[in-house]
Amino acid sequence: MSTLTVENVTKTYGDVTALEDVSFEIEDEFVVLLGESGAGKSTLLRCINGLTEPTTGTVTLDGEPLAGSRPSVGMIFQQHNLVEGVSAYLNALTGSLERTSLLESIFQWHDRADKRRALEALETVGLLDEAHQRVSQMSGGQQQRVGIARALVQDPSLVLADEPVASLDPGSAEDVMGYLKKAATVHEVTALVSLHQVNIAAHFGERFIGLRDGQLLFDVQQGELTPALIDELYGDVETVGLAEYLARDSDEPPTQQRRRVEA
Ligand SMILES: Nc1ncnc2c1ncn2[C@@H]1O[C@H](COP(=O)(O)OP(=O)(O)OP(=O)(O)O)[C@@H](O)[C@H]1O
Repeated sequence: MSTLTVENVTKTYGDVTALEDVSFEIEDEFVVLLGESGAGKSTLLRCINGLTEPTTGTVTLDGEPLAGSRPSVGMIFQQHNLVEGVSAYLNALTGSLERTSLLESIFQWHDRADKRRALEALETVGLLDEAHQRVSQMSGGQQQRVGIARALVQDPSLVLADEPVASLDPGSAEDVMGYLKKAATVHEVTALVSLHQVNIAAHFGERFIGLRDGQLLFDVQQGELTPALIDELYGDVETVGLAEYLARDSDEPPTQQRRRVEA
């Protein structure tokens, strides 16, 4: 059980207010962060994982300030930042680097527990049979699953993902999100995932936090995400099939993403 608490976080860059007085608490949930480009999603995730400091406000995990190198926070990026020339297994194993000295890692002296954890993580994301395949020979979706495995090997209590499926086709995006959700469930980690594909978000999210112009517009549970809220978040865009999906008139997640409403 891990609780992430974001309290009154404001972040400014010169004249730009990227986040304004954002507060919420997450405990053992799979939470999706929604918002238009520039709404502040990346800034919020960066404030949580320590890549940037809030101008004011605090971020704590289980009551402790999130400081230092934060091995308790696993991060998954849109670009997976994998070492392409080596195997999925070795990439997953680098997730244990926080616990391994530089010398140990250079000589790949990982202990057996790390090695087992890497294989277990690859199994969680359905890549055990491909463990020794080079990442450069894998599809974008498979590479992103290796990125998820690497985050799991870190043994985090919180996983943050910044647009993890933005560069994938809709089928692969669904696939990767399915594995990410499974990983969070199996490893009992709290997850905060930013997405711009509303339909995928609606399919996988247990709770939804909407940011607009750096402010928290809504914080709702599954079943409370309505087309009206989405309209408020995105303004001039329409989501094809989303209304039917949210109303559960259709079991099929909408395949098309948002489209601009013609003027
Ligand atoms: N390092 C920075 N310096 C100056 N301004 C920044 C910096 N990082 C972000 N911003 C600004 O802060 C605001 C929020 O940006 P952020 O990247 O957090 O939004 P986002 O919702 O993640 O958008 P996207 O989906 O396009 O990544 C934007 O106006 C952006 O231009």
